[in-house]
Amino acid sequence: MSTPLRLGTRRSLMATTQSGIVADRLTALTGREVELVGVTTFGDVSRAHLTQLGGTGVFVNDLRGRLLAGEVDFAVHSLKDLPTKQDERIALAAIPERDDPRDALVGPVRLRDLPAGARVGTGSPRRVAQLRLLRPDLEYVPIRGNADTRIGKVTSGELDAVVLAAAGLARIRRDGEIAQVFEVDEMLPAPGQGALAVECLADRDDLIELLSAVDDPLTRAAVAAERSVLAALEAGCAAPVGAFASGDGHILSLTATVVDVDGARSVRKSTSGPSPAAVELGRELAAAMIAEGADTLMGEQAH
Ligand SMILES: NCc1[nH]cc(CCC(=O)O)c1CC(=O)O
Repeated sequence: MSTPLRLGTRRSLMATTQSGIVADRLTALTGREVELVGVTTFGDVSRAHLTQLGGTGVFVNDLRGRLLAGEVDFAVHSLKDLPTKQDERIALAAIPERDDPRDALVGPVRLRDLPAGARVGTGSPRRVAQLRLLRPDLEYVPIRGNADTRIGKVTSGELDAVVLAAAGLARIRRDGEIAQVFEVDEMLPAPGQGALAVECLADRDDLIELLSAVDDPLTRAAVAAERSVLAALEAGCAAPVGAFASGDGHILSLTATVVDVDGARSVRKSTSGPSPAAVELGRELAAAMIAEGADTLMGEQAH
């Protein structure tokens, strides 16, 4: 009998749900028991100052600290919240099969049926920029807080609609309130959206081997290409960069966009190539986008 593995998780519903899903899948595939260890991160107690603290990276860093301190054996993050530069002491041991990568509108009607001047909430420059291309006549309101808080602003009438990730809405069981799921060609998701990252210490070879049971190579290749675009553009998670890749294990198709926040100008390019070259594919696409002025579009937003 081996001791249960300790999975460090934030206490929010979204975090405990995604941690629970990975824990159950790991146990089913390997027979190894997993125990969830609830962690209150600095980002959870100082939510009001999250932007000053560097956005969602603060949650990731706090859980990584628990790994380094030996308090937990592994952690599960929303992959899109990971910084593009990996901490060398930490291994990305598995990337499970991705959930729905798309963005979704929560509100009474679809985007095209909202009346002119309707107020749509989103804190993401990427979403605002792409929404402006679709509906320049609406008002986009920056909002913060967890998904429940954001949806609450629609229920209370403060906003007409909000845009959130479909995968996150499903994890907190609020997907019943979705009026529209955007197709990726009208609204490119954030790199890695809908995917999870399973991390442990880089020197724990046996654990990395065990965790690889929940790895999905197709998702790993797709996400590697998407994140490579972001890294090559030297953009952070708040940048107006969308990227989506999918493939069959042999050929990967990748589309990426950079939109200026006014929604007035954008650069968008697609490519495809062999899956094992996912990182190069993303880097080359980013270089082609920069040649068309993508870096000037990002301006001050990029960092
Ligand atoms: N930045 C916050 C965040 N990180 C992951 C998700 C949703 C789940 C996912 O994309 O995997 C969300 C909320 C959102 O963007 O609506």
